[in-house]
Amino acid sequence: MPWKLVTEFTFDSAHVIVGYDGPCGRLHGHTYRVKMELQSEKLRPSAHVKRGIMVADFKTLKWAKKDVEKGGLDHAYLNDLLGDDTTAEVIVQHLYRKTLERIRENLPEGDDGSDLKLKVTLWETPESYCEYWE
Ligand SMILES: Nc1nc2c(c(=O)[nH]1)N=C([C@H](O)[C@H](O)COP(=O)(O)OP(=O)(O)OP(=O)(O)O)CN2
Ligand SMILES: [Zn+2]
Repeated sequence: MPWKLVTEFTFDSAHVIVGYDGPCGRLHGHTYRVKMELQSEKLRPSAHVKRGIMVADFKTLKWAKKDVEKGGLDHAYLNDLLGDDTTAEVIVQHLYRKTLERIRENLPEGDDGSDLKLKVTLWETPESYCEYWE
């Protein structure tokens, strides 16, 4: 894999882990930190440039930092989007799936993106994080 695109960002959101017997079972918030790592065998065009010079546009990987009213996860109540089980494990899987969807939507015709490998890391607190890849 000759290229690895990496970007990090944060978003602030509230959640409850429904049924959790402890403080996380009460409404509270986190500044979540996200690291996106996308490996690729080749360079591609993006929505903003027609020449094949990018693994993917950084903008495609950073959608979740947008305000929830603009399609991101910032200032969201995560339970409204994901249901009762808003653990780091569930949120990071959601980030992975939605990001891959966006990457695929931006692929040129005839490109199945089979060389792309995405890994997402989500910090719920500065000390605790969860990684997800397939
Ligand atoms: N495997 C998981 N365990 C816990 C999760 C989770 O998503 N996956 N989430 C929580 C809570 O949401 C909590 O807000 C975060 O927990 P924790 O790391 O314990 O945070 P604290 O900073 O409050 O930790 P202390 O060291 O106890 O102060 C819990 N577990
Ligand atoms: Zn929490």
